[in-house]
Amino acid sequence: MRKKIVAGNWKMNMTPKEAVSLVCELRDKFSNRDVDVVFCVPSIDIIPVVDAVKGTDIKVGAENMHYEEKGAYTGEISPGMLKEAGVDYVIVGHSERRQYFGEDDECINRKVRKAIEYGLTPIICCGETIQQREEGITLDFINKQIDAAFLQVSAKDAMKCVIAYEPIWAIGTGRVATSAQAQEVCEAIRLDIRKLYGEEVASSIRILYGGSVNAGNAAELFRQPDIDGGLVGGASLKPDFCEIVNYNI
Ligand SMILES: O=C[C@H](O)COP(=O)(O)O
Repeated sequence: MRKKIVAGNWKMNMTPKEAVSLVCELRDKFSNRDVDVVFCVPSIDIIPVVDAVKGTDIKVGAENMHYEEKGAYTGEISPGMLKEAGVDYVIVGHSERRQYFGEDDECINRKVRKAIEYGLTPIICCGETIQQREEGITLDFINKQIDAAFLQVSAKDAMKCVIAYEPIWAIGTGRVATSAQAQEVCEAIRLDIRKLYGEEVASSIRILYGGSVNAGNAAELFRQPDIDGGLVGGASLKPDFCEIVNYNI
């Protein structure tokens, strides 16, 4: 039985003071023991948020990291810095990183491998555009993204990863995928992982859905057999995030 994960992705929101205030408001309201809760926060918020969740089961994630360990990469943050700051998860390959910062499959694969090397759990994002969906090439495209992200990743390491299926047309638009659409793609991802690594990895790897998840649609999405939780953007910045985590209570 795979434990669900609900990860918030704050994106470029929340100053350190706002971050601590939100975490303090929410941290005692997650009453669902069957869900791992993760706050993926901007780099500057990591240290205060790690401090604010001390003594709880909540984990902290980064929204990005470099695949190099150190050096002349102005403005970047390294896996070692994240680890030492108390981070457990890192989002890799979010569509906004692909679109606005030119991250390609090779860069994403390097980040996945480096995160694993540092004991960070990558949340590997994939997702199609509306054009790709309309052309009927969604599953092929997603499989290509997944195959590229897992290049040179062993079965033992793949098992530790989390995948997030986020259709680009559903991100921040209020247009959530239907549970059938989300399930279809998450099932296809699991089949692809089965082809790459076999049954044990396929049945244990956690696959999340992201894209306009809110307190009203989470339960239906999370009931799907291949959806193991959510990567939540906008709704993770408000008390709705607790309702999403407590979706079946
Ligand atoms: O990483 C989160 C996704 O981009 C979803 O964002 P959203 O929930 O605001 O649509």
